[in-house]
Amino acid sequence: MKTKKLIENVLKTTAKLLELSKDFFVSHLGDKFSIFARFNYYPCCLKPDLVFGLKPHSDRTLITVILPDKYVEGLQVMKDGEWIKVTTSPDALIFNIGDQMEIMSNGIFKSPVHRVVTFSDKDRISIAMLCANLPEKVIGPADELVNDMRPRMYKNVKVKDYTEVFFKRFYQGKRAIDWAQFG
Ligand SMILES: O=C(O)CCC(=O)C(=O)O
Ligand SMILES: [Fe+2]
Repeated sequence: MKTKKLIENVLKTTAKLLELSKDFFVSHLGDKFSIFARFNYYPCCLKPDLVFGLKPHSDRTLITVILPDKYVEGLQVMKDGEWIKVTTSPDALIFNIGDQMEIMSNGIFKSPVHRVVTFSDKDRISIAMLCANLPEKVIGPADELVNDMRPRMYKNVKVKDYTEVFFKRFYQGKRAIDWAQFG
């Protein structure tokens, strides 16, 4: 329940940043939006230069909340062609923008590619809470964010279809967001 409230508050702030009504994302999600908790365990690995904990991907979610390991870093984000370490501080949560947010914000917010690396001498745990629109919902760029200066970047897609494409492409090491591109 606390997680739901926390996510709603962040989504309200995100909507305000985009100059949308503050309930834009929350009301689109509806009452029964899905939050999955994923418990990640990354065992130490003798060949960390060859083995990822989690291969490069973006999240298919609207937003993901990560409770990272208190002591072991390992999450990295791709920025301008380089992998940047995400530093952790005890008890801090990480909020990651997912593909659904990139689509709904018409590309103003980007869903970053990230990965988790392994270490030869330590293992790591994390919890990811994945917040997404329900499978039958249709998502697309907010009308308010489509204009002459920023033409529509993504088509309207059913979440269920996007998820299917997402997993197919994930296994091929590809992103799904290109599939949702407009035109
Ligand atoms: O373990 C982490 O810090 C990130 C996990 C992650 O990217 C995911 O579960 O999608
Ligand atoms: Fe992720």
